[in-house]
Amino acid sequence: MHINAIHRNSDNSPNKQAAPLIELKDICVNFGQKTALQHINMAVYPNAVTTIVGPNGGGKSTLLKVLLKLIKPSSGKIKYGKNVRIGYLPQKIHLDHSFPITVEKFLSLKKGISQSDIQQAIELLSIGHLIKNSLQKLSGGEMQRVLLARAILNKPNLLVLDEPTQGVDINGQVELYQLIHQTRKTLNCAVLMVSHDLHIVMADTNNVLCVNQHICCAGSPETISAEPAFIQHFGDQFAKNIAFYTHHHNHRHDMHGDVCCSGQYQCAQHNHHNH
Ligand SMILES: Nc1ncnc2c1ncn2[C@@H]1O[C@H](COP(=O)(O)OP(=O)(O)OP(=O)(O)O)[C@@H](O)[C@H]1O
Repeated sequence: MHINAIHRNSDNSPNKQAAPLIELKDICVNFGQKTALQHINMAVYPNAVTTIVGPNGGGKSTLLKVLLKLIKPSSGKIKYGKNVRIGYLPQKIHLDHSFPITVEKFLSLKKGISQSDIQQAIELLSIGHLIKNSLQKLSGGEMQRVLLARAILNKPNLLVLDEPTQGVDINGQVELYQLIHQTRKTLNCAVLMVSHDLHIVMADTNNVLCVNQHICCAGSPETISAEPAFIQHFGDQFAKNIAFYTHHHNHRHDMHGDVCCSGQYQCAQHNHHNH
């Protein structure tokens, strides 16, 4: 069975006026004899936060790369909406350690970006104190913030993040997701991310997409945790965790997908006793 994952904004309620930013139609990817993705149908809508989960080697990064047109699918179609601007934070970057480069220089390498855009990204990601530092000497958390700053230089309306907290310690992870949340609100953009940090991201996710070569299930965090296909693929405990993390942040999202009454990012002091 192939599941179609159509992602809506605002608390998963369909917004029929919003045209999708990107649609994938019946996408298959083979690497030689190896099948990475089969019959993927999905759409990403403005302002929606979509989290892709799935086992290692399940095709999550490949799916992002197809969507970004970095990998040509073996079959299927990709349709871009009008004026789609994408910011991408890849899973890995390769640094040349024989050519030290400062953060400031690194951010200025992107073509067609104004000084004020660079300044805004530096402020949004709170990396002003790092700009004279060598990129090669940054900590894991500092590096991810710089890469996120680079990803938003073009003021994207879709931010694509592939495991954004790679190499970041637990305190840094919460901080980084807070920055992502704040950045999304400031730019008013959609987020499509691969993440294993369910305990942090689920409360702020509109849609979960479970990928294991095909889309085995898709929907809101609350509904997905009860899906037999999800439990079969990811195990009972994983599903219970999703239910737990969403239940404990039982809030609503406004029309832009923002948390409008409470949320772990916005309100550390939030009182959970009432729900
Ligand atoms: N360029 C490539 N050439 C050959 N095989 C590839 C290539 N890229 C990915 N694969 C294979 O395709 C499958 C899916 O890989 P992918 O990186 O998309 O998985 P993933 O879900 O992102 O995994 P992880 O969670 O471990 O990062 C894997 O078996 C991987 O080895």
